[in-house]
Amino acid sequence: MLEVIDVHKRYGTVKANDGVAFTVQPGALHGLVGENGAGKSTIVGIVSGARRADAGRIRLDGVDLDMSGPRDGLAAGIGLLHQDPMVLGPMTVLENFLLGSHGHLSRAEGRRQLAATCDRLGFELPPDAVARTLTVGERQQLEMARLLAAGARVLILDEPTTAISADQRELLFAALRRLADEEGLSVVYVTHKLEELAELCHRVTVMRAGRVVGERDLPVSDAELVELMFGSSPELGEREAVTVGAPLLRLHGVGALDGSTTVADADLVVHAREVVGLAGMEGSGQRSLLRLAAGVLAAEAGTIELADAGADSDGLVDVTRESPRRRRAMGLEFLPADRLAEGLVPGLTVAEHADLAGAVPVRSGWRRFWRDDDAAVAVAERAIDTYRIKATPTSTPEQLSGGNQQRLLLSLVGDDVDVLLMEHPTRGLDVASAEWVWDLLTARADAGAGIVFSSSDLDELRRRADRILVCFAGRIIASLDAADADPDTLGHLIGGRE
Ligand SMILES: Nc1ncnc2c1ncn2[C@@H]1O[C@H](COP(=O)(O)OP(=O)(O)OP(=O)(O)O)[C@@H](O)[C@H]1O
Repeated sequence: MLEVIDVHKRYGTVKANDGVAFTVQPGALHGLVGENGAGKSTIVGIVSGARRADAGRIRLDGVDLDMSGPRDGLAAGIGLLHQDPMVLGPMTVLENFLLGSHGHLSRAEGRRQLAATCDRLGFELPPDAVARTLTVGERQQLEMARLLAAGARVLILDEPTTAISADQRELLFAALRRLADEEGLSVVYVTHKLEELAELCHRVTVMRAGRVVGERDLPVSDAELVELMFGSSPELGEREAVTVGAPLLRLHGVGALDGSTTVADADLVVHAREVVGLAGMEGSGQRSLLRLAAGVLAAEAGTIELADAGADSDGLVDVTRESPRRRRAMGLEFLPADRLAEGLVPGLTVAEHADLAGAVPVRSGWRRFWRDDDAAVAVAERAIDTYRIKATPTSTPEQLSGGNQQRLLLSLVGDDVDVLLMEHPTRGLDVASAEWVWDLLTARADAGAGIVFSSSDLDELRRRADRILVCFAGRIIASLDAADADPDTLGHLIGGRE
């Protein structure tokens, strides 16, 4: 049994954990939910030994644990599976697996153990494959195998299904059920997806503002959970039919090579007031299409056009060879999924981000050569207020929770943006924040912007887009009116079946 007892953790003035306490029984599939910034990652970090609590205790089977790093956590039997699996790309599956044993296993013994662990989990991992060639889902399986072989009796998963396919999710859930039911392993499952909670877990702990605000045996209605999480229920919006305006962005016959994805013959038009959703499995081309449109990836064939005041009859000009910066100046903005690696700059403050994004007015005369820190702080304060970011002007992005990083990114998008390209706009966001983001995006579309977004959430695609384009193997294989796109048809198309 895992006991979390009165855990406190402060970051400056923020009480990330403020007396957190809950118990996880052996063999339990235990959910942990709560709004963005509620303190979930902090508490699972502390439970696994990756972060140190200011006060409180973690007990496993009646014994107090004294941990000063994740290795101590795993030695005590607690394994944390990271959202981005920690796998070394150039090494093989087997070598990665052996790393966890700290030299205690021979290669032959490691090979046997890897096979046995995969068997136990229902995974198929080729031991001699180079880890770099694995999908995110397979890397996750490898890390899970390593944690279990190292003796984890409690397995903690922090939003594990964000970047894996539907089939891999089924495999993961089957493995977790088997571990819990047959081996009495305890699973702590952190998620924002209430349908996953209902599907997998027996019991749930709900956190808000650093505290546990409720515990329930499942099933529980979504309405009750949402009420617990937020103290009120956000209204869920639906996209209404719109009359679109002039074309703002057009891709015609575009082709490119993007890592292992070959994009071919891509045709895509986005009009004013239109929201276009891109569906598809990871690596099917959605990511490349957005990068091609933004100019971050160069097109090897075809043309890309953007609306421009000085253009001829159809209002579009060829930007195929234009830089991302030039396209941005023409009113196009791209927000990538990996907020910390590509969207924001770790180490720079919120105020410096505002400055970098060009949101701070430039002074006149010789003073323009100096940064105007006061003005940047004032702009940052306004953004924090408008976008309800849990941060101060001096916070850096790595100190913010996932949801607040996305708010910060959105706050940097100028008012004059005509075409907004977004990758997984609500990935990692809680229900209320996701709703809030879509209110904002819909308002932009209503005001005349065109939006293209990719998502792995079929519900999000159906509810938010006007039109859904399905990508498969680098091609756009279908274009559907979102109102007519039922989940089964969409699921089939995404899998490459007609
Ligand atoms: N390293 C850090 N430095 C400063 N503040 C931090 C740090 N890590 C977390 N925080 C703050 O602690 C609070 C709790 O964050 P935590 O990441 O635990 O929330 P969460 O529930 O996991 O959120 P999300 O669902 O958005 O991932 C947030 O206000 C966050 O800004």
